[in-house]
Amino acid sequence: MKSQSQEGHSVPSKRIAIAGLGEIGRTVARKLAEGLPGLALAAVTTRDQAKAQAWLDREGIACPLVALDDLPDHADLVVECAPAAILEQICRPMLSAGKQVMVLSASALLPRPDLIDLARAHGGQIIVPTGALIGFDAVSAAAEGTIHSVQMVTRKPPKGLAGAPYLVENRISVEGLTSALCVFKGSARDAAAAFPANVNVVAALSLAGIGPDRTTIEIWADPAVTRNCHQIRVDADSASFTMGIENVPSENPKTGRITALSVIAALRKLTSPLQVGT
Ligand SMILES: NC(=O)C1=CN([C@@H]2O[C@H](COP(=O)(O)OP(=O)(O)OC[C@H]3O[C@@H](n4cnc5c(N)ncnc54)[C@H](OP(=O)(O)O)[C@@H]3O)[C@@H](O)[C@H]2O)C=CC1
Ligand SMILES: O=C([O-])CC(=O)C(=O)O
Repeated sequence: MKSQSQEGHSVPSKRIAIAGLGEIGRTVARKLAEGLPGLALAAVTTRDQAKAQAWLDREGIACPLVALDDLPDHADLVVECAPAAILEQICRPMLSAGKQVMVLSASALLPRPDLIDLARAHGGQIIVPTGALIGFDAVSAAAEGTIHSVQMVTRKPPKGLAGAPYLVENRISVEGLTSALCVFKGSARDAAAAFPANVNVVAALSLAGIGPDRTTIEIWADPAVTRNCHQIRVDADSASFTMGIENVPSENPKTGRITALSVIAALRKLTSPLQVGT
């Protein structure tokens, strides 16, 4: 696979595979198929092959469907946008081969620091994009100095939290709420385990800043909001700042529309002659 450099030379494209053809995967696949400079959609891996093939055919995208273990043969970078439960299966073969994985299921990364060790040992790389959050540029910069605290408050429409393991185990119902209910207060590490598909954002934030044990979060099920709302307060020796984002949910109510766009922006940066932001 080749693409054209600015001088008109033919250069090999970076081969991108997508693991998980759901809300995020489809948007990213479409964009790669339309064309992103220096990048080529090389493979897709998914659970339901027939459904994935039918979607690719409808979109007019020609791309092989491959098994998880075969990803390193097909790709230089895999965008992981699959259920958290299979993060390890996606990362291990790629990182052992010294390749890159862009991880969306950040909650599943927190209990697996060995994957970072694996990347280090083989010259691979894990990239966690800003995803559905905001301000990792400022948080990363502040982390080069001393950050005293990072606090986050998340408010989601109840259906954006329904089914989370913590709610099920503790028999907390978010159905029919008439006012906001605080369903969780604690560390990013505990939140990621309790809400693995709902607050990847705080897991990623903790990795950018002061880690999963010192980053704190409150999670509210709020029938008055229609968006996934995240407020962050950072206090550091270089700056104090507060940031907020109100994400329009996608067809998957747990996932904000901006998440796939963040992945596309992060992919574009990989080969761009101009990079803006930390
Ligand atoms: N970091 C961040 O800011 C954010 C992270 N996320 C996380 O990103 C991930 C993807 O989110 P989203 O796209 O909304 O999720 P979706 O549920 O829409 O899509 C997930 C896809 O993974 C596929 N899948 C299931 N099992 C496997 C398997 N064994 N191998 C390969 N693919 C499989 C499913 O395919 P099938 O249809 O065949 O079952 C499904 O299409 C989730 O973990 C989510 O929590 C989401 C939002 C923000
Ligand atoms: O972090 C997540 O998993 C999703 C999220 O909060 C959002 O899309 O706003």
